[in-house]
Amino acid sequence: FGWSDHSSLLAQKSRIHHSNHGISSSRHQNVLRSSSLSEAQDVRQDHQQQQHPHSKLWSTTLENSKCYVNPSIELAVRPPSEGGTGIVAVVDIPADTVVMCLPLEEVGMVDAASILDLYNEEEGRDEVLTLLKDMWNRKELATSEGNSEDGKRLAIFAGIIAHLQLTRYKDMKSNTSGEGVSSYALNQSRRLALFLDAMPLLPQRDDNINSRTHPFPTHYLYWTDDEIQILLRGTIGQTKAREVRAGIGLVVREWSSSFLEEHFNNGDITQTQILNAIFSAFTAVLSRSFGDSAGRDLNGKGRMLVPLVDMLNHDGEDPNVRWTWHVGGDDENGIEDGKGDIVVTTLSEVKTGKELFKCYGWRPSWDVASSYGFVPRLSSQRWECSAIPLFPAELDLAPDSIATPNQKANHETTLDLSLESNYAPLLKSIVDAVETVNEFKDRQAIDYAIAKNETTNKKNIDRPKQLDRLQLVSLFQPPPKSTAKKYPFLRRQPCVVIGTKIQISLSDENDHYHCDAINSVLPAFRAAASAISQLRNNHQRFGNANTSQIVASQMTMAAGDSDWDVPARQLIMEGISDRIQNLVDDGTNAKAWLAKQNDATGMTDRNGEHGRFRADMASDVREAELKVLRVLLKELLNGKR
Ligand SMILES: C[S@@+](CC[C@H](N)C(=O)[O-])C[C@H]1O[C@@H](n2cnc3c(N)ncnc32)[C@H](O)[C@@H]1O
Repeated sequence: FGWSDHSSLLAQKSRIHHSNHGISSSRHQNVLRSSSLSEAQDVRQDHQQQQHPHSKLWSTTLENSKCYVNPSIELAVRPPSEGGTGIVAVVDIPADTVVMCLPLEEVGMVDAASILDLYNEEEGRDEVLTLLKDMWNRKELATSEGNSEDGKRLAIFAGIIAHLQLTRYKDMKSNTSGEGVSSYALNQSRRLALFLDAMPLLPQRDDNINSRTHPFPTHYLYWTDDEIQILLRGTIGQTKAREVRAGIGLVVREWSSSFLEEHFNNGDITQTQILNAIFSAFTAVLSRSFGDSAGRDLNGKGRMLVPLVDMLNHDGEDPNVRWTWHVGGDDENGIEDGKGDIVVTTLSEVKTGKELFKCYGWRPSWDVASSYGFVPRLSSQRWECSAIPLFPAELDLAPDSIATPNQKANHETTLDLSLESNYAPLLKSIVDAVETVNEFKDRQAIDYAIAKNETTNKKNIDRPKQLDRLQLVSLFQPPPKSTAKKYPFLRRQPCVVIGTKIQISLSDENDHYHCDAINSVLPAFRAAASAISQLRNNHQRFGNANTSQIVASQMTMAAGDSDWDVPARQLIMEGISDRIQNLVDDGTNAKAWLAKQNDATGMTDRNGEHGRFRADMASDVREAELKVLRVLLKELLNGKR
C-alpha cells in the first residue's frame, strides 16, 4: 500500500480488474451507519471515565520512570479538522534537545513479527492468529520489487490489531478481568490495552451523537462510492483509493471465516463490529506504523507501532523533530529483537505553543492521502508528482491521410490503447527498453568516474530516489468512442509518474528541476513514440495495427536515441495538456455535484462536516497534480522556443 506499490502496474492489473468497484457499497454503508456500537461506547465510558485515550496513554507513560518525556512538551487533543492529536511545546525548546526517550519494551511497541513469533498453536489454537501466521510464512509469487510482500505484511499487521482490539472489547464487556480462561490473544490485548484504545478503532464516547461515526472520516475506506467516483475523478488519487479499497476488500473476504469463528461464533460481537474493527485497524496501521529511517525495520520483518511517537504529526517541508533508534553500544541485535530506545530530538528551535512535526518520509500527495487520510499543505516548496499517459487513449493510425467514410464508420483507422490487450505488450517493451537504457547510462557514469578518478556524483542531491526509476501508474478512463459500445466499462490508461519540485511563489527558481523531470521520463516516451510510429507504418503497409507485430528492439534503440526527442516531447506535451483539461473539467463537475448534495441534505450535521473534509481533500489531491502538470507544460513550451 505504500509508494513502492506504484511501480508494478503489470503485476497488479489482474487483481484490480476483478475488483474495480472495491468494497461493495452495501457492506460499506453498513459500516458507516452502524448503530450497534453504543454498547462498546458504554463499556469504554465505564473503563475510561471519559478521559481521551490519548491523554490516558500520555499520562500513564509519564508515570513510568523508565520513560523520559521532556516537561517542555504537552499533548494537544484536537478534532480531526485540526490535524487530530499532536504534540506542542509549552516553553521555547532549543534545537538538538531530546524531547522523548522511550524504551520500546516499556511503552508496548507492537509489530506483527513479535506477536506471531510468540504465538504457539499447541498452547491453545487461535483461528485468526493461525491464519495470519500462515499468511506471514506463505511465499508470495515473485513480483517486482517485493511490493506484494510489503502489502501482505501491512495487512497481517492490521489483522493482528483488529483481532487484539476485538479480544479486548470482549474482555471489557465480560467484565471478568483477570479471571476465566486466558489465551495468548487475551494476554496480549491486556498487555497492550492502553495503546489499543488509543488507535482509531471502535468509535469513542462523545457527548455529541452525530460524532458517533468513524473517528477517521477522511480515510479512503470511509468515503462513499460516489465520493470516490466523482470527487476524485481523473486523478491518480482515484486509482490509489480504488486500489486500497479493493485490496482490503479482498483481504477481508479471505479472513472472514476465521474472524467469525473466533469472535462471532462466541457471541457478544456483531458482524458489523468485526468488519468495523478490521477497517479501523487498517487505518491505524496505514496511518500510524513506521519503519526505521535507516532501513532497519525489525530485521526486515515489517513495521512497528510506537505509542506517543505516533502522536507526532507530519511536516514534509520543514520538520522540527526527528526520531532515531538507539540500542546500547553496538548491539545491533537489539533492533532485531525490537529492543532499545526511540529518541525524538528537535532539529530546530520550537517556540512556545508551536507544534512538533516529524517528516513521515517523502511521498506524493495522492500517496500520502491513501495512507494517512490527509494532504499536506504546500507552505513553501516540496517534491510532488503527477502522471502522464504514455499513449493517447485512442490512437489515430492514419493522422496524415483522409480515411474513407467506411473506414471511419468501422473505426478502422483508430486503435483503443486503453484496452489491456492492446497496451500490455507495448508496456512491457517500454519497461524493458528503459531498463536497458538506464543500465547503459549507469555503466557509462561509472566508467566516466573511474577514468576521472571521481566518485559518481548525482546532480540533484535532494531528488527523491523513487523518481530515478521508471514508475508506472494508471488512470481510470471512460472508454473511447470506437469501443464504447462493445466494451462500455471504465478502463486503465497506463501513465508514467513524473515528479518535480513545486513551490508556492510564482518565481521560476525551480526550472532546473522541471527540466530534469522531463529528461528523466524521455526514454519511456521515446520508446512509446517508436511504438506509435511502428503501429502507423504497419497500418499503412498492411492495413492493420496489431500490437504483437511491434519490434521491441526498435523501441529499445529509440529509448536511448535523442533523435526521438521531438515526437517524445510532443507525446508528453499532448498528454499533459489532455490531463490538465480533464482534471479541470472533472474538478468543475465535482464542485457541481457537491453543491447539489449540499442543497439536498443541508450538510449541517457531523456527517456533512466529514463530507466537506473529504471534498477538500479530493480538491487538494487534484490541485497538487495540476500544479506539477502546469509547471512542466510551461517548461516544455519554453524549451520549444
Ligand atoms: C501518526 S498519526 C499522528 C497523530 C494523529 N494526529 C492522531 O490524532 O492520532 C498520523 C495522522 O495524523 C494526521 N496528520 C498528521 N499530520 C498531519 C498534518 N500535517 N495535517 C493534518 N493531519 C495530519 C492524519 O490523520 C494522519 O493519518
